[in-house]
Amino acid sequence: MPTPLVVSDVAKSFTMHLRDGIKLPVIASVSFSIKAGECTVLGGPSGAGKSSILKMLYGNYAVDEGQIIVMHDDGLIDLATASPRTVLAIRRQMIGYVSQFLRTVPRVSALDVVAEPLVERSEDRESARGKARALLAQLNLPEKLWALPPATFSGGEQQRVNIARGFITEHPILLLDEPTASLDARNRDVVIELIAAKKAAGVALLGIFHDHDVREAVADRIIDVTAFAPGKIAA
Ligand SMILES: Nc1ncnc2c1ncn2[C@@H]1O[C@H](COP(=O)(O)OP(=O)(O)OP(=O)(O)O)[C@@H](O)[C@H]1O
Repeated sequence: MPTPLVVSDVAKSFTMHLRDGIKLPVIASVSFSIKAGECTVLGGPSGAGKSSILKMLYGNYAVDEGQIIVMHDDGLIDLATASPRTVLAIRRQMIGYVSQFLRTVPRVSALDVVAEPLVERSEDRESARGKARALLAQLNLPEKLWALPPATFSGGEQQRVNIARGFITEHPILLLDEPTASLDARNRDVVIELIAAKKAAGVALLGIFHDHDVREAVADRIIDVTAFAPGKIAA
């Protein structure tokens, strides 16, 4: 599966319904593919549309035009027009997503927040917790926090729980939205190691990294999103 995801001529604008329906075009003619075993990075200044692209690829934002072709169940599916049920199946099997912030669930321990994606995929709970412990230890989350719900954790602690939760599965495609934004240098290095391990396992990664050193360490290719500014003729 060398190219599990191809984006073709995608455009996105936002309609501001509370502002007389003003239409805000964000990106147009977005075309690229990502490859197994590589980390592709979306680059460009703030507001260029990087997060919007990731959110369309995960099915969180609707797509105005174009196709997002994903390998799924030995066939090809256009995520841009797929039914919500198919989008959920693709998320379960094909596409993982690490957002910038953890959505905390009351009363669920950090360990179970991390183990949950595996348990949902029918993995035995104890085996899932074993993998969760290994990841939380690798990410230097103090063991005394593992049994606590992450709601009261610091920003960096919550981000590490979120990273562990995103990296615990074996999705062939992994989307990363600034996974290192709140981390110190030591834990940024751990994330660089985790990304290298995913690449070695043949995962196709697509990420946004504002930290220059992290970007340099992980990127096989940088796509400049300003090339997709609306009104710009794609090269
Ligand atoms: N849900 C939304 N509703 C309205 N406008 C939006 C929405 N999401 C994004 N935008 C607008 O789309 C443009 C691109 O935003 P996006 O978050 O994709 O940029 P970005 O390149 O990821 O920026 P940053 O690096 O600052 O995170 C911005 O002008 C933003 O205001």
